[in-house]
Amino acid sequence: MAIKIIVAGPRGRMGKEAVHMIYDTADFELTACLDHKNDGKKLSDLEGFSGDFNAPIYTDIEKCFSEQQADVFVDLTIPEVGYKHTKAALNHGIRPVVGTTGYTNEQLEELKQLAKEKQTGCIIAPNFAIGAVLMMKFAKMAAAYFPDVEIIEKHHDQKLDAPSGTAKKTAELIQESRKSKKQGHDDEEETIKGVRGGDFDGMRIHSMRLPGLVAHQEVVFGGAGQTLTIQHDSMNRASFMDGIKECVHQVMDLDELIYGLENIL
Ligand SMILES: NC(=O)C1=CN([C@@H]2O[C@H](COP(=O)(O)OP(=O)(O)OC[C@H]3O[C@@H](n4cnc5c(N)ncnc54)[C@H](O)[C@@H]3O)[C@@H](O)[C@H]2O)C=CC1
Ligand SMILES: O=C(O)C1=N[C@H](C(=O)O)C[C@H](O)C1
Repeated sequence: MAIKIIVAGPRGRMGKEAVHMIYDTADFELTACLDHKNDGKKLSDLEGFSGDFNAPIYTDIEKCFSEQQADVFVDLTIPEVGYKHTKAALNHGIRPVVGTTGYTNEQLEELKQLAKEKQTGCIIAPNFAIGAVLMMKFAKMAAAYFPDVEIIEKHHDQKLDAPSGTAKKTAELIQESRKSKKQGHDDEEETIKGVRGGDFDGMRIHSMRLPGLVAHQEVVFGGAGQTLTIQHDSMNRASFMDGIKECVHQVMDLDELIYGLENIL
C-alpha cells in the first residue's frame, strides 16, 4: 500500500522538488499540500505543476489533517511555521519528516516529549543529503584528534536562518568528541564586529550568503604543521531527495523523535 503524504511549502525550492519526487515514487502518494495561500485550489492550478498534480491545497492545518488521512507529513517551510505544523501533525498522529531548519533547542525538546507522549515517529533532519551526513560524521571523528576547528557554511542569499541547521548539528556532533575549548589567542580582539564568526563552545562558525550558492560547508581542522578540511557541496536540491525518501520509509516504523539522519542511516 502506498504511503500517504502531506507536504507543507509546495511552492518553495525544496517543496517543489519534494512534490515531484513523491509523484515519481511508486509507493508514495501525495494526498494534500499545506500552503499559506491558494486554499481550495489543486496543485495543478499553480505555476510549475501542470499535468497530473491533483492534490488539494489547504491553508488551514486542522482542516487538512482532519479531512486527509495521511501517514506522513513533510515540512519544508520556515522555522516558526514548521514548529507549529510539526506539533499539530504529532497531535493528529501523523508522522512528521521535517527538513525545515532554525528550531531552538527548547522547541526540539518539546517536540521530542510530544512524540514520546503520542508514541508517534518523527524525524527532524537538518540535512537530507547523504554526503552532508557523512561530512558531519567524519568531522565528529576528526575532532577527537584535532580539537581546533572552524566551520564555514555557505548558502544562497534567500536563506532565512543562520547558522545553517547543518552547521549547528555539525558543531553539536563535534562537541560530543572534543573537549570544550576556547580557540584562538586569549587576547584576540575583533576590530570589526562579528568578524571571528559565532562562538559555539569555543569553536567558530562562519555563515556566508551569496547568490549562485546552493548549500556548502567546510569543516577545517588545524594541528601542528597541518590542516584537515572536510567539505560537502550540494549542487542542487535533488541532492536532498534520497534522504527524504529514506526518512519517509523509516518514520513509519518509529515511535519517537529522531534528530539527525546520522541516527538512522
Ligand atoms: N533538511 C534539508 O536537507 C534541507 C532543509 N532546508 C530547509 O527547508 C526550509 C525550506 O527551504 P527552501 O525550500 O529553500 O525555502 P523557500 O523559501 O523556497 O520555501 C519555503 C516555503 O514555505 C512556504 N510557507 C511559508 N509559510 C507557510 C505556511 N504558513 N504554510 C505553508 N507554507 C508556508 C513559503 O510559501 C515557501 O514556499 C528551510 O528551513 C531550509 O533551511 C533546505 C534544504 C535542504
Ligand atoms: O536553506 C537551505 O538551502 C539549506 N538548509 C539546510 C540547513 O540549514 O542546513 C540544509 C542545507 O544546508 C540547505
